[in-house]
Amino acid sequence: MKTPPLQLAEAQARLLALAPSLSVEHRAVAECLGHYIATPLHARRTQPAAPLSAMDGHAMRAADLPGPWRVIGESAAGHPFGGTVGRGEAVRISTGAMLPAGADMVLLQEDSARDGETLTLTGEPPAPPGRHIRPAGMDFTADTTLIEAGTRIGPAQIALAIAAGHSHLAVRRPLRLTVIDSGDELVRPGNTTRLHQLPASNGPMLCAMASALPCDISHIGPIADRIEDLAAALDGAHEADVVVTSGGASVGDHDLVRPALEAVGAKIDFWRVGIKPGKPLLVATRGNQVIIGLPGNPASAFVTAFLFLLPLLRASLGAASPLPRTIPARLAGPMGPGGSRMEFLRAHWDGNGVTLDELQDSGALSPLARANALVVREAGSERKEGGTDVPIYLLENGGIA
Ligand SMILES: Nc1nc2c(c(=O)[nH]1)N[C@H]1C(S)=C(S)[C@@H](COP(=O)(O)OP(=O)(O)OC[C@H]3O[C@@H](n4cnc5c(N)ncnc54)[C@H](O)[C@@H]3O)O[C@H]1N2
Ligand code: MOO
Repeated sequence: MKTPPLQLAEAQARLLALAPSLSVEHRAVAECLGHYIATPLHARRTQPAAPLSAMDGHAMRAADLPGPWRVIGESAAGHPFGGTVGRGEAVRISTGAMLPAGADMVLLQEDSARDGETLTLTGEPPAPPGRHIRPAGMDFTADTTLIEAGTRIGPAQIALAIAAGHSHLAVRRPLRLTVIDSGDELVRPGNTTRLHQLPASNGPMLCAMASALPCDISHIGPIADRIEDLAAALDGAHEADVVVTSGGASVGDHDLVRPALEAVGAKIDFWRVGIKPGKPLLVATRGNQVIIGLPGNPASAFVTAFLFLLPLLRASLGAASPLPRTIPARLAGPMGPGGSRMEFLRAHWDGNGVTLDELQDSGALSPLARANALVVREAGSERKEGGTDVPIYLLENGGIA
């Protein structure tokens, strides 16, 4: 199968079109952190339900300025004043308390003096008079759409959904993700390594990248470079929605992912993308299951997980915008010309400029751990001087989705 590599956008579109669709379930709001809401969220109530005071002071009629007033009662948060404020009357009011009927102004405590039941103006009245009043529906009104379908649920969305009167939200069921490490040179993390060996670090890295998404993750391996062993691992993962392997995706005699996929009846959708690192990326399907074969080099595995695996997981989980987005950033120094593939250079952005790491070998992990950004260098692009804007992907939280 020697077709030319796909371009990034085409490969991403092909992969996302395969995203397994997961059933929708209803989950307690507080347990929805990191999920994507499956249906638009409508407000079940109006907030504030009634006009509230935004400050501590006294409520009265603006028409009665400049006072004085006679204080006839109190409105505290959770304890509204039962009566109506009439001419020359005021009600003591606290922040968050309901504005009493008849009142249309809150005079700050600092701008008044109280002597028994008598209140006098000592400072400036509010301008306009309703300045310290939060009108009913200021935040939202019943039946309006508050959150669009496909939005990620974060702390603010949890608070908003609860404030809007919801106890449960419609979200996709957790995605079953199986991560497989394979290679004869790999040993379990923490075990002794001989000269020809190294610890299997890709699997734990990939699990960590997916950890903030609602996924049930199982990690298999490291397993040996044998078609039967890899096929057995793939068979064992038949219930997963998405399976991800790393290594063995290239053209060497021991690159067994493709034959193993064929052995378990998976259908290869595409292989190879014109990106660096990450060219040997492979995508296959088995029924509704999507299998992604990432290249083994650690930086290649990271970059392809960032550009392909995480978007696939987000799309399956119902994200409206599953792909990462670039932002422009100023190069701190010059950047050489682009090569034959689109590149994703490990870099550090300090909030002002972006500096490329000197070590860009896809086998190196230390630059990845130093990086908080990937600089995009287009294939065939010209050398760029320091001060030029380039597109970067920010690796927020180290690349966790
Ligand atoms: N003749 C060619 N050789 C290579 C090509 C090519 O087009 N022609 N492509 C190169 C590119 S680009 C990449 S990327 C690598 C990727 O190859 P594989 O996906 O087959 O990966 P492996 O060869 O199995 O491993 C590469 C490297 O990564 C280490 N590795 C693998 N798995 C893990 C793991 N779970 N944890 C940590 N490290 C891992 C492995 O030990 C190797 O050092 O192929 C080029 N070759
Ligand atoms: O494209 Mo590979 O991923 O150079 O290392």
